[in-house]
Amino acid sequence: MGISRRLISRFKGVFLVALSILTLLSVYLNHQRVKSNTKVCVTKPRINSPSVSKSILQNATLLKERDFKNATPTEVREWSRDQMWGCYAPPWKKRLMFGRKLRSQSILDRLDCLKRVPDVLVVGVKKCGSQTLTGFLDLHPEIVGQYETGDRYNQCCVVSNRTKWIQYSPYSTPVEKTLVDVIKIADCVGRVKWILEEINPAMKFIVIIRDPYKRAVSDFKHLREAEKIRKRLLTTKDITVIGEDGIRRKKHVNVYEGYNIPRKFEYAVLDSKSGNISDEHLYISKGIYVNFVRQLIGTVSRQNLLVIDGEVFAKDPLSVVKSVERFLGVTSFFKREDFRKNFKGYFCPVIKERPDSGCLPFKASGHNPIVSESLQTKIKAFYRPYNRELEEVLQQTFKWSH
Ligand SMILES: Nc1ncnc2c1ncn2[C@@H]1O[C@H](COP(=O)(O)OS(=O)(=O)O)[C@@H](OP(=O)(O)O)[C@H]1O
Repeated sequence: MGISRRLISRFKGVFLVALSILTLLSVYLNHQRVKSNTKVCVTKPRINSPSVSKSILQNATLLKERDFKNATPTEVREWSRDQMWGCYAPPWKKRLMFGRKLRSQSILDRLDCLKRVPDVLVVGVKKCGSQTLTGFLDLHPEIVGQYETGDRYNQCCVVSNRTKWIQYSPYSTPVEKTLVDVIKIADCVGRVKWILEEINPAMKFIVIIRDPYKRAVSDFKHLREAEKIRKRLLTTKDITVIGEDGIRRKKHVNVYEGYNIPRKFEYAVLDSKSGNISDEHLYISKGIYVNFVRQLIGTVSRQNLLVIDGEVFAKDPLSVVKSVERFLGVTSFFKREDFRKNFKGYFCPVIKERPDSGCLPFKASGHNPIVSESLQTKIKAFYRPYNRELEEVLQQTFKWSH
């Protein structure tokens, strides 16, 4: 008794200091909690959104007019781990969709993860940004994206079997939209009718196209660099195809079929005899967008078609992903601070909750070829009538069309 009384009197001061520190800490933490709740409630929460918890909604109704003054609007974002990652496990490094792993079977069962028919096809033309856009959109908790690569390469043009389309699709939860980048479809746009009839009559289409002159330069730069780095592998590629008998076989395909890869850009776009711009070259013909867009618009209803300007996407990706969110009817997710410029001047998504977000993995970059003023003018003049036609068909204007 005597010892404990002596101890208390000896450390009385220390006890008092500790007590006051604890009191101050709890007051501070409480203050922080109130502050963060207020921040979440600044925007109008989406009542239907599964991500908005009940307590946030109750707090929101308690807020008064003055609470909105001086407040910067922020998106309501409270996603659970399951909503954020869906059927795929958080990867150990940046991936942007490559090599992702499925979560455990019990989680897949609980989330009702299944392979489902795609809801959206991204109609990309090479080097217009479709792969980049698909990678960005895949970060959205209600979207699961996939490129048409590997054994799925050219699926949209060659696979005429609904079961296989489902088999090739990524796993998704019932609330996620499945989005597939079908870069080849512009070359086989006649298939869209079949896709609507056999795969999904409500399929949405996102077309992304950019200044055709810049596209041609980028296409050439990419192929030149690629050829320099891995000469054999780049012109041909082994893919695995599943035959009608269900057996997987290796198939050798020429990914760059139809392309010539000369040393100079002018040889890639000019007719060798006349010296005129020639649409015999893929670098040129791929930029005549009106050809496939006209067919697409004749088959797909306008409300199921979104056409994106790739130049706008490169400069302001936020405005583009926002318009996609609205087009697909998914919850607003992306924010301005989610996009940062990298050393090449491109925006990369850097999202706190998605440590796998970031710039696209290094692709063959290199330098743009030197193009003389006169050749540039010639190419732009070649595309002008096609671009005007495109604007008329789409009732949409593009800064690069004139
Ligand atoms: N944020 C961001 N990051 C990287 N790249 C961007 C971005 N926004 C637009 N772009 C443009 O996208 C071009 C590559 O097109 P894709 O994504 O369709 O790639 S590919 O055609 O499948 O190779 C790419 O072409 P290059 O500039 O020649 O590399 C860019 O012009």
